[in-house]
Amino acid sequence: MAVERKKTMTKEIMNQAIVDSFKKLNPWVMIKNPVMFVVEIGTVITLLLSLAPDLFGTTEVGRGYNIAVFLILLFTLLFANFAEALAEGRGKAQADSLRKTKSDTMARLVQRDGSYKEVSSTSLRKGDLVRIEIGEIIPSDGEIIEGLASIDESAITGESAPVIKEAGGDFSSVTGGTRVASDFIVVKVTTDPGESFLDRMIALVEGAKRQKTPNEIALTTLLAVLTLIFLIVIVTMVPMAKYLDVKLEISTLIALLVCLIPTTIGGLLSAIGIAGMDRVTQFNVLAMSGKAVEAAGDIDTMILDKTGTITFGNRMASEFVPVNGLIAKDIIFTALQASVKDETPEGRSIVELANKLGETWQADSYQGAEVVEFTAETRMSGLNLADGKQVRKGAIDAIKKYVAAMGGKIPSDLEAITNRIAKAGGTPLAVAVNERIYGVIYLKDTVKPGLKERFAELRAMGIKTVMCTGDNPLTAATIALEAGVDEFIAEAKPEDKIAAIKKEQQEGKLVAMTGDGTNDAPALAQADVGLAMNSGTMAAKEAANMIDLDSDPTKLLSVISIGKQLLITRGALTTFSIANDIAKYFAIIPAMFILAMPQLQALNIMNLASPESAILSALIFNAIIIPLLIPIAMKGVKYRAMSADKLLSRNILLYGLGGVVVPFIGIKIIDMVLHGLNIV
Ligand SMILES: Nc1ncnc2c1ncn2[C@@H]1O[C@H](COP(=O)(O)OP(=O)(O)OP(=O)(O)O)[C@@H](O)[C@H]1O
Ligand SMILES: [K+]
Ligand SMILES: [Mg+2]
Repeated sequence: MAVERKKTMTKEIMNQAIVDSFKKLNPWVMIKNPVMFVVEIGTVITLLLSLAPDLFGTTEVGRGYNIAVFLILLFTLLFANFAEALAEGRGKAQADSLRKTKSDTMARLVQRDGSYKEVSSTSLRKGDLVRIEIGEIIPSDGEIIEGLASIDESAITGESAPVIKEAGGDFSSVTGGTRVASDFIVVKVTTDPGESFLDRMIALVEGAKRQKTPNEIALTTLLAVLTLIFLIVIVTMVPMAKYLDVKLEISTLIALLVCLIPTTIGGLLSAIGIAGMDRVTQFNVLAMSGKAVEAAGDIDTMILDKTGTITFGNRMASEFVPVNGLIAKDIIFTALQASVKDETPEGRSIVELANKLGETWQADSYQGAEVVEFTAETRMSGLNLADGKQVRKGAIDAIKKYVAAMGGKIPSDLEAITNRIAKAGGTPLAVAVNERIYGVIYLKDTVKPGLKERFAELRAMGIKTVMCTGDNPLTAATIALEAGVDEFIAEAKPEDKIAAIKKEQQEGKLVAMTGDGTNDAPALAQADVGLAMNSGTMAAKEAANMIDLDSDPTKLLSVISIGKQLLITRGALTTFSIANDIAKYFAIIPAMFILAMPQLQALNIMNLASPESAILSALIFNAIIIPLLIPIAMKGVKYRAMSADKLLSRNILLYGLGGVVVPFIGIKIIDMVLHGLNIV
């Protein structure tokens, strides 16, 4: 991961946040947060009262008191704005450094006649072909259509080891802003200017398009309703006080209102959400929305693609096995015929191995042949030769059906051969010419390390893992065991992956899907949380609502924790914020009415120095609790893997009880300080 990304709060971010706290005082910005908007109106009124104390009728309080209330309210606003600005800070800094990557580069446009023309990268459009040589920056997102190169993606992923990208298959997509570290490639541009992966990434980390999540909207509404209720209560106090012949000062009423409305959570709410998204980014995961992150917190089932997700996906031919009565040469030659025109990494590795074993095939011998490209639907590929021969290779069950349809027989030892390969976790591909099966190709792949432990953690959280693969059941079973997933679905076509997700969703479960291939794209879109591997195709990355830049499917585990933590943090701070009111009643109500009703002295359990000191102390506590809680809002409350019930009761105890007790102590201390300094 990039060093830059790990950097926590720098001085620049702090300074910028202070400046932004003032900018965010703009009422048009503030109105999106109803609780703090009410505080802002109160701030303006107390400012006017500071300038002209008699503005709303005669008053008994001095100008100094009004100024004090005004200043504390102003700081309440600034503290809340600071929390939000600070949460935004790291993302903004990261966006700035990404923007530098985006600087305009020259591109070598391939023209119709095959010649090159130097153009600016900003003029590239979908469908343009560009050639990129060693050392050059890739000018736009695209698919490699020619060549194989190692690509330095550190500008985007922070990972310094270059990755191999090649035409065909699931590793053909390249991202604008990354660099070709070896060889050359020809790329077909897939995005228009302004819509590139880097553009989207900048908007994401910057939070430019941040939308409130449904959960956040619900909480904001609740807080607005609470604010309205307190507003009504305070307004009805005015005639009541008149009846009791108590003089209530406007600034005191405003102070009471601000103390009682949920300013703590109101001030920290957006910071909690932004910081949560930022934490996801620190894990090198790009989440398109906060909604997706929160959904991750509630996931029940996780569906994973095998090749390229659970395994590294560089399936390589390692052996050719002839069936009954045939010699090695037959199977090697037919496998080669079936693969010469197959541009997938699997196809190329077959050609390579056949060449290494001394088998070649002249280009002109497939004159007039028709290429049958691999699709996830047919799970076969091959050639229809000019002489009528149909050469195919593919998944065992697909080839079996294919030859059976032509009236062919299944060799008696096919099963034993495929079982041996599958039991070793390899992918067997059968090779056939017309109705005759010649043998099996052994494709080898490697399971990514460390998966078992992390899937065990998911299991402990009650999350079921299901591997969904186009491969045969035996290979699937072996890899499933090795990776430690709970269940697997084999011989799955793209629509089977969607069906598996829909089935879970119909049972009321929230489903996450991880995948890398174009054939995974519909399933990634269907899932509640779709996590695409950055190594995968553009189609997968576009369909998903999260992208893991490190291409690690178990990264979902971190996102799940962050999602849960987000929801818990909001709940905890809301509880704390509302519980705070109890102490404030005890501080302010006696202070307001004590002259008219000396019996209220019984409520003055905090024994505060004077009515004015009581009100100002409560208001000061109300303001400084916001910056004091910023660390919790930013880091999130500690999340431990325990049952939801246990977690809830623990948090209610901690933040509910704490919310009642802490302000009693805090207000008393502030009162003592104010009194000790002779301020009131
Ligand atoms: N180039 C190819 N030519 C012929 N058959 C192939 C080729 N590549 C893969 N296959 C066969 O098709 C099956 C499904 O292909 P693919 O790997 O794309 O599916 P998938 O659903 O993404 O599954 P996976 O979990 O393995 O990624 C493979 O298991 C293999 O048997
Ligand atoms: K409050
Ligand atoms: Mg796949």
